[in-house]
Amino acid sequence: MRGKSGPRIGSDMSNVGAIEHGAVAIREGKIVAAGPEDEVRAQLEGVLVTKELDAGGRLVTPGLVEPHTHLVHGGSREHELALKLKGASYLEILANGGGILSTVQATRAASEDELFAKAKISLDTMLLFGATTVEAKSGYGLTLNDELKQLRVNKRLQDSHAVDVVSTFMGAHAVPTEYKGRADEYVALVINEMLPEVKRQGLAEFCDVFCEHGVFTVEQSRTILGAAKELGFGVKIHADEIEPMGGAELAGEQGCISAEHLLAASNEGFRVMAEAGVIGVCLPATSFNLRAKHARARAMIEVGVPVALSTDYNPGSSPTESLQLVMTLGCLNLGMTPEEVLTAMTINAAYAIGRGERIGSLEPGKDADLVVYNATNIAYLPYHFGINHVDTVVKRGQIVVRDGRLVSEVHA
Ligand SMILES: N=CN[C@@H](CCC(=O)O)C(=O)O
Ligand SMILES: [Zn+2]
Repeated sequence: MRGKSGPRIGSDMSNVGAIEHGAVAIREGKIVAAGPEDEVRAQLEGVLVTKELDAGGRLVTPGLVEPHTHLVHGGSREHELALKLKGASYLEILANGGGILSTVQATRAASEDELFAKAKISLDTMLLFGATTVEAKSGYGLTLNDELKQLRVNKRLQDSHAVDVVSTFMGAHAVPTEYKGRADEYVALVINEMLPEVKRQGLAEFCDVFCEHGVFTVEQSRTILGAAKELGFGVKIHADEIEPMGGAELAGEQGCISAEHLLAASNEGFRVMAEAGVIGVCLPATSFNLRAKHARARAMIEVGVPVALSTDYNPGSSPTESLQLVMTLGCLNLGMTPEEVLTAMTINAAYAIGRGERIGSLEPGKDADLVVYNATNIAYLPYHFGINHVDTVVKRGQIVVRDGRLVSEVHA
């Protein structure tokens, strides 16, 4: 895959630069040449090649990038399935102290080591399904100490795991039970105590907020994002997931790097996002699992919003680590082509977490993050759904998954 700088928009999302008999040359974890095999071999003339990995005619893509997960949390919420089947909505469950708030209880009760051990299992699974970089949000602590605990787990994973973890502070994920009816006071806590301390400890690069009916208003979200920007955080927003709130418009106004969900976003919101260059992160596994409507990805692509895709892995609305399932849902439920889906999970996802110049495509100078699949073309992945097609994953030039299994030396 080759390309130009910046996220892909419009018809450029279909242009994945596929090469029939391609090759990638790697030195010290970086790509030094990529293109047709004969051209790459010609460039390497006189260079001692120490190791060759033959993909045997199979599909190779850049390492997949997860731009939106709630990786670190305690507990699970399978009991919500029965409530859902009886007709309870996501916001009703939350308003009754369940949903996010029940995961807050479990996360507060868990030790840092317990959270680390649980998150590591999920990160391993994401890697096995082809993800080489994963964004991870806090937001299940909702006290300064519990938020810091979650963010320290992100850092420990980043320091110890083959997958790169990009950390986002999301203290404004819900109004905690002890602040019920006092949301403005909680917002003040986020702004005056949490954000500065997270910054001081260098535990997050981005700040995210759940702008939604019954959660944080547009005004509260604007205040939080503004304070975060002043401290130097990049900003993100869970926008217009359930109710049309004007979240997409706020994302444009605030210069967010990305806006997430967007199921109920307006055409005007998309226009504003396109103008401001905000990446639209669509989460079709969440729509599937909540039996909700789907984000209008085609309308976004038409108006020039760069679209990215992610699992939204979390214990409530999207308990899956499989980006390959998201490929299928991206095609069948969002109407995206397999090529657009690949762009949305590689280069556009990389830009959605500020890594577009470093990962997300197979170009000289970028990190050598690659996935080899047991498939010969990109359409096969969403077509043959529900299984894992990954054979090999290379992270910064090192083989970390072989024959569909974690390589034990790098996963001690
Ligand atoms: N919508 C808000 N937050 C998460 C869900 C978190 C949860 O249900 O635990 C999301 O992005 O889907
Ligand atoms: Zn989310």
